[in-house]
Amino acid sequence: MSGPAIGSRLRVRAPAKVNLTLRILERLPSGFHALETLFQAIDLCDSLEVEVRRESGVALEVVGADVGPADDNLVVRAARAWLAETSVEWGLAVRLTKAIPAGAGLGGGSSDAGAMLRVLDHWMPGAVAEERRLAIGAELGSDVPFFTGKGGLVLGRGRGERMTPLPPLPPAWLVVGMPRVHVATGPAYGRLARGRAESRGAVPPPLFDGESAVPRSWPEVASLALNDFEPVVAGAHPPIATALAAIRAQHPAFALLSGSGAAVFGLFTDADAAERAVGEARAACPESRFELARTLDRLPAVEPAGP
Ligand SMILES: C[C@@](CO)(OP(=O)(O)O)[C@H](O)COP(=O)(O)OP(=O)(O)OC[C@H]1O[C@@H](n2ccc(N)nc2=O)[C@H](O)[C@@H]1O
Ligand SMILES: Nc1ncnc2c1ncn2[C@@H]1O[C@H](COP(=O)(O)OP(=O)(O)O)[C@@H](O)[C@H]1O
Repeated sequence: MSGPAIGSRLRVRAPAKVNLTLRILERLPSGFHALETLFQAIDLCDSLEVEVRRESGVALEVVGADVGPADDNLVVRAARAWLAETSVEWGLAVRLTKAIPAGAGLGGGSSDAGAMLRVLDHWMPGAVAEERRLAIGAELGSDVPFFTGKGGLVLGRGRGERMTPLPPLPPAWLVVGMPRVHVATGPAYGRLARGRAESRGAVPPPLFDGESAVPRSWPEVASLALNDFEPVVAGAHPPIATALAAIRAQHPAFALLSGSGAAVFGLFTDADAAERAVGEARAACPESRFELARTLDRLPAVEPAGP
């Protein structure tokens, strides 16, 4: 199978996501929960530079954060899974620059894995069929299929892997708050399920019933915006509640926890208001990190890496 020349290099930015809505539905026979979520990509990005080398195997250098051993890194696992499906004999050297905090509900690791799969497909289009790439992604994590696609706004169902790409909404700005606490995803699902069992609360219905119900404007999103994790996660971690309150005090269109946290965000339809809000949130809540971000209509394209 022919492929790129030894020494070929590509670069891609791997964006974070926020969940504009996140509804946790019933527990599936697999033990995982079905969910319904609106993923939105934002321009807070890691970046990946990948070089084809003669020696087989995947070498990884991580800059900017310690995200654990290379063998466990989602980039390496994604690359190995793709290589295992092909008969290519070359290897890869990857430089990953982290800006998205790990394990924050912003999907950074999942995005890095999706970016890796997009780079490999750019070099050898279709060498691993799209369906199989999505399956590799889903095995690595529920958010990875979103990051192997194209769209910036996607409705995810199932574990997140059944995706409906949606037309982009008008540009918007986000104040993203990153409290310095770690929320483990498994226990967060457990706490939510126990809370529902104790209150004998019914599993809530999905928010979107068919595509006609999908929001076409930010006020429509604001009227639906919710995250089922927010009460249990913000309740258990006061720094998250404090960061959310600091953002809400700036009157965003809406503000939410992202994923299972700890990151939170407020969405603004006005750039100046968002810029003022990020300054105010930093002043009011110096113990958390706050960054300004923008919505992305599409995932960033794979491009040649410079010399
Ligand atoms: C909450 C979400 C929403 O987008 O995002 P993040 O907070 O990670 O960004 C995802 O569902 C995160 O899915 P994923 O990244 O696959 O979760 P993992 O850490 O692999 O799962 C840890 C544990 O959480 C539980 N789990 C996870 C996903 C799911 N749909 N149902 C579950 O019950 C399972 O017990 C699993 O063993
Ligand atoms: N490339 C990577 N970047 C960040 N974390 C990674 C990466 N590869 C593996 N991990 C592991 O995956 C976990 C979840 O990462 P991430 O996708 O950033 O968070 P979340 O699922 O909360 O959005 C991290 O705690 C880390 O141990």
